[in-house]
Amino acid sequence: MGSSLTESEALLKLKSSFTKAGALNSWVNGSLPCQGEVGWDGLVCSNGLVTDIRLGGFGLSGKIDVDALLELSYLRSISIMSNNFSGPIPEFNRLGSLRAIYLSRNRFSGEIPSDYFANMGSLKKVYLSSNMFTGKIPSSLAQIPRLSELLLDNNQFSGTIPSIDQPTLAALDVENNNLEGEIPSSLTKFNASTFKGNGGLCGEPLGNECKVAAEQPAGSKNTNISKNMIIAIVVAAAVLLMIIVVTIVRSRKKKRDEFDVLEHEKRNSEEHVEVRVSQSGSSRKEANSIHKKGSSSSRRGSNHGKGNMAVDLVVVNNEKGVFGLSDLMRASAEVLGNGSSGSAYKAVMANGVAVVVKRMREMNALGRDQFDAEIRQLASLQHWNILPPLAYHFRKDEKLLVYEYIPKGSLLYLLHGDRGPSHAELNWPTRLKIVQGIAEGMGYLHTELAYSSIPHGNLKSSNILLSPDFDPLLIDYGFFPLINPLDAAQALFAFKAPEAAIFGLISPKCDVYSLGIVILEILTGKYPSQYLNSNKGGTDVVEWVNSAIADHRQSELFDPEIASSRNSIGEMKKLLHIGAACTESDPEQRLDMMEAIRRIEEVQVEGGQEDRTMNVVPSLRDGYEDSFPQITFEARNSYDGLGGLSRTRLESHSFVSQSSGRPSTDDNFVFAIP
Ligand SMILES: Nc1ncnc2c1ncn2[C@@H]1O[C@H](COP(=O)(O)OP(=O)(O)OP(=O)(O)O)[C@@H](O)[C@H]1O
Repeated sequence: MGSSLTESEALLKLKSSFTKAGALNSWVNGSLPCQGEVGWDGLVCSNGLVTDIRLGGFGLSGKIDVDALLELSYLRSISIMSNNFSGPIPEFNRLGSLRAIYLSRNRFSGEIPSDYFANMGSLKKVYLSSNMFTGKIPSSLAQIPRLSELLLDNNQFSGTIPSIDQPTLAALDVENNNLEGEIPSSLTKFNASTFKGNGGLCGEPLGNECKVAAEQPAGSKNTNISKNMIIAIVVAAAVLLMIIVVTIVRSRKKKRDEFDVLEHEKRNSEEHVEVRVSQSGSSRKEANSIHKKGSSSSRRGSNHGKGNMAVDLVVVNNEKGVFGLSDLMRASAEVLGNGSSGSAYKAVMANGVAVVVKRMREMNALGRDQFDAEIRQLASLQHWNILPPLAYHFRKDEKLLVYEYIPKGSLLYLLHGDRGPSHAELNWPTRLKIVQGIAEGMGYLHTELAYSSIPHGNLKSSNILLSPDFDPLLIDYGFFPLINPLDAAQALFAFKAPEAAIFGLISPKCDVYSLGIVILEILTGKYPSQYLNSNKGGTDVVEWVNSAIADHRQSELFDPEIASSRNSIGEMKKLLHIGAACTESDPEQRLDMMEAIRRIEEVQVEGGQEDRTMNVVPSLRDGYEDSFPQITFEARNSYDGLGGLSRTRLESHSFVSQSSGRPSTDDNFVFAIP
């Protein structure tokens, strides 16, 4: 059928294929599906177009009109989890560009054709858990090049597990089916819980040996052995070849001049130094040193669009103007640091604009076009707590990302670095404001990048910059699809969540764990050992906080620099419990992002009331008997940030002693705040 429907017509057609669709009452003619706050429920949009359908738990049943879905050209994922759909698997395989299908917890049944996934080359996540699928696990799953999460548990799949050997596969669950035979060697990295509940399965993860060899007819064992030997020889040869190639490439690379600013470390950062970039594209063999002085504007505009991408910067956000590599090359540069995913340099261009250039080591997961699309998507995000990239440079073996330089630096630096004036300003209200800003930014990312299993992926205090007013700005978000899958665990902090570190299970809850670590870091003022790979140094903030909470020693945990703000202890404790709930080792028990955000938003309101209650008693001593209920009292205003006293006159508000009889100085008072 032709592509003739508008998005809203297509979605209404989809809705009409459902039999129970009461939860979709925002889907009506006359309104637009993607319109900020008032858009239709269950949709994620980008630039006014539907990218993801999220109808989990909407109580839906009936049919799913895939023809209607075909009209949504930008659709990347569909979730209909936890509904009442039944019958055979819908023909989502006609939507070849989907990245994720989430069908878990419905009543789908029957066999899935073995070639069902053959034309779904963009898929990354397949969730079919807790349905009633039967027959073999479709072998075409092995053809999805970048499959990363495959959940088939709690169905009735039978037969052997096909050899799914994509190195990208980070999460797998086939438990509670009727599978049999040997677990393919490519899947032995997963543990027993992945496979349990399948009587006939055997192999290393389950700790039971397969007896297949003994039952094989004579001769087949030899064939297997020789087959294995051939595979081993081929693999060894391939590894050897790779080592040789890598060695040659590395030694050549050393000789070539690259974005070589290392010398700057020895020099004065103010000095004007030459930054050289090797040229890619057609004349890549020769290093191209550009050090001719000239007007930076001479190249302006040349880097816009894809035309000059091979050798120049692609500006994806021109808020700071348009600039090219030549402008960076002539800039005075300074090394900022060398993180787990690359190194960062500050470059001040001739026009005075200061930027940070990040050289990303492990960002080779995508080809040029996909990389371009991903970065543009990240750059299109707009939120006051997000710092989007300005430009990128793409070469096969190196990527550069350019950001606006933020002078105040990172939260990491302010908390643990020098004790300059900005550090002194990190009082409690400022810290709470920072946490709330981080939460807002995370909420935004989890909505806008909801299709990603870890929308931020690298939240830690060095990736939180601070505006002059201490508003947090999140950076290095959304990198998960860009990073080489095998390096992701090393490069991204979200992989430190216990379930990711131990079982390779990644989900948005990994970001919640990272948020929890930042919260505990802000409250305790300690550098978390979780940031270190070596396990040496830092404080295991999760362990420390949990044991102090268990022993009712919470007050000892707070950074001495904020602990003196005694009338805010209630707020701090509240936030501490949120931090602890975000760092729960079991992801099922851990807060989810939206709940964490909601609770963070509430810290101040409830904590504030508590403060006022605590401070009202001393001033009641001055003759409350006469003036009650017209009482003047002093309350420490926890919002002014200075711990100062503010006089408030309580006139007509209700005032209740929590003990019976006359108010006394031992009482707690609860009263309404105007
Ligand atoms: N736009 C920026 N403005 C100011 N400082 C920045 C900016 N971007 C990064 N930085 C700082 O530069 C330093 C080095 O950053 P880099 O990203 O290389 O390391 P990292 O954040 O420690 O680790 P990772 O590579 O995992 O993100 C960090 O302290 C970071 O806070």
